[in-house]
Amino acid sequence: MNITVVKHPLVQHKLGLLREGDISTMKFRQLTHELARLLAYEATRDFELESVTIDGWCGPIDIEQIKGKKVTVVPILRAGLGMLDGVLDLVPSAKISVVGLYRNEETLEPVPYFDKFVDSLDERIAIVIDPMLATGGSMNATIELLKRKGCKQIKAVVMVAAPEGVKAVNDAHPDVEIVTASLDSHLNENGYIIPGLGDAGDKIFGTKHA
Ligand SMILES: O=P(O)(O)OC[C@H]1O[C@H](OP(=O)(O)OP(=O)(O)O)[C@H](O)[C@@H]1O
Ligand SMILES: O=c1cc[nH]c(=O)[nH]1
Ligand SMILES: [Mg+2]
Repeated sequence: MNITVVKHPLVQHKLGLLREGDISTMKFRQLTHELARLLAYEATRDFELESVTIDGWCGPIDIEQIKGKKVTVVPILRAGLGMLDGVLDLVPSAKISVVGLYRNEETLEPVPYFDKFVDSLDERIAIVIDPMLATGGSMNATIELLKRKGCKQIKAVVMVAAPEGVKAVNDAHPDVEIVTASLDSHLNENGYIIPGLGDAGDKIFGTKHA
């Protein structure tokens, strides 16, 4: 399976706090931001470095720099927006592509309603962000859009993944690494991740009802 579950204590601690049943919008949003930053740190661990010589304070010095890597961060609307600033904290020069999808509540199929991609996708690594990987339908639809536009290097960064979604993404796109804070137990009959976080979009945007 092409998945990395980040076991760092800070990641696990923040994920645990996110699972609180009656968490406030403010706290959920803040923790999502912090967790996204930590997951982005892990997702960028294999970026290649190259040695360059710069003028240091005491003369020329060889330093390491990330090798010509262009990045596009791809939030899946809405909930992915909650992770965007955390990822940009670490990759501030990244360009942003946006994919709008919602999941039909009956069929669980992704319904596309918006997309806007940056140019030169064939030269970029795409970091797709969405708090929840449930059936995998939304992530696979996004990966397919990116590949159709020529993108060759894609990572999926999610806070919580269900085994069903991981299998769906791994089967369709074995080249795409999934980076997550947790591989949870299963999906319930409504396609929600158990134990999961509930509806992440509603919790980030404050649209949750009871
Ligand atoms: O793996 P899947 O089965 O496709 O489910 C996961 C998707 O569902 C949620 O979005 P939702 O449809 O609730 O939209 P929202 O972000 O606008 O709330 C979530 O943020 C993912 O995008
Ligand atoms: O558990 C889930 C599944 C889909 N979307 C969510 O926000 N949560
Ligand atoms: Mg939602």
